[in-house]
Amino acid sequence: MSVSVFIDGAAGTTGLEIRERLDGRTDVSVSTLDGDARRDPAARRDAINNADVVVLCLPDDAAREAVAMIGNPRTRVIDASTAHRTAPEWTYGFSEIEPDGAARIAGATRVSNPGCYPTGFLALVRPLIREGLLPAYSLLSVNATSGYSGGGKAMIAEFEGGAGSAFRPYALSLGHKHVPEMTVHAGLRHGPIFQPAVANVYRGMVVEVPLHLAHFTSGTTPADIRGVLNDAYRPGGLVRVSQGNRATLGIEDDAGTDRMTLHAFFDAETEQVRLIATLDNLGKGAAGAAVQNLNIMAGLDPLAGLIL
Ligand SMILES: NC(=O)C1=CN([C@@H]2O[C@H](COP(=O)(O)OP(=O)(O)OC[C@H]3O[C@@H](n4cnc5c(N)ncnc54)[C@H](OP(=O)(O)O)[C@@H]3O)[C@@H](O)[C@H]2O)C=CC1
Ligand SMILES: CC(=O)N[C@@H](CCC(=O)OP(=O)(O)O)C(=O)O
Repeated sequence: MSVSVFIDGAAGTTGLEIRERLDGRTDVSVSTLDGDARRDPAARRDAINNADVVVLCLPDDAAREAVAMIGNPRTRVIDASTAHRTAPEWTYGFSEIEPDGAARIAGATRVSNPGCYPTGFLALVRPLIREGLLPAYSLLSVNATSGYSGGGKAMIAEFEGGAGSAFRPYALSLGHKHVPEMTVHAGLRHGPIFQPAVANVYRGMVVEVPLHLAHFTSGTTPADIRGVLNDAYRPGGLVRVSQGNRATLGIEDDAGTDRMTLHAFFDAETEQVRLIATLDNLGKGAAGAAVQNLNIMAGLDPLAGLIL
């Protein structure tokens, strides 16, 4: 028997990517609303309460509204928006960053899909904090660049209409909506200084955490850092730890896929460290993670339909 899935916001950037990944699968039957019906509350309420799993690909307010429409105790939700990512009664949908992450998602009825930037940040730092190499009181910073599809339909129209920029730093007032999510799920006491930028490329993402070795607990070596990352992510999954020493990285490296690659660079003389993740904001940063969570919740192959 296939799992019935309703995608609310299926005509948006993330919704379309999820549809593509589920297309042709026989273990999942997908429903969506078209035309005027897609914003009709009665039609949405009906669809939401008739699906095994609802995937919300909506702005935050519309996502909250959709959750309030649920009357069927059987209905399970994956919310791709920011609305519930730090809500204690929701399960954070990043199976790889905690040893029991997949088990928790498998049993959950409310799963919040991680944000694209937090996906890179948390993959790099959460294992190091959990294993005691980075203290919880660390004062971190995150430099990150996203493709313009990260801003959804409105930003795609802006950049493709010629009003974008080759490289646009933003969130200059430091209050970006992803900071609480990064802080809570990393287990940090203080929010990192988050410095995001948009590049004039459709998709892809580079997320970097620069560190001095002095940030780490006394005696930590580069081999310890690499060892913790290698132990945290099993080969064959979506999160890969690069073993090489590349001279450059590209925002395109994992674009068009659902994987994420983690890099750790060290300089012995200055004792400086650069931890860098490459991913696709629409892949592991959104639609790929949503489909992975759906697979886990439904007891299917976690990687079914994903682009490795
Ligand atoms: N783009 C990305 O890289 C990522 C996005 N996300 C999150 O995913 C969610 C969706 O983002 P994205 O796909 O980029 O956004 P888009 O702007 O591309 O799409 C949003 C969709 O929501 C629909 N919508 C808006 N308001 C309502 C409403 N009141 N009722 C029903 N439908 C509504 C829109 O409908 P219509 O088609 O009628 O306009 C549209 O289809 C957001 O919360 C975003 O933060 C998360 C990670 C990454
Ligand atoms: C380039 C760009 O504008 N990106 C978006 C984040 C996209 C995203 O991940 O949205 P979620 O908050 O749902 O995670 C931003 O910074 O607001």
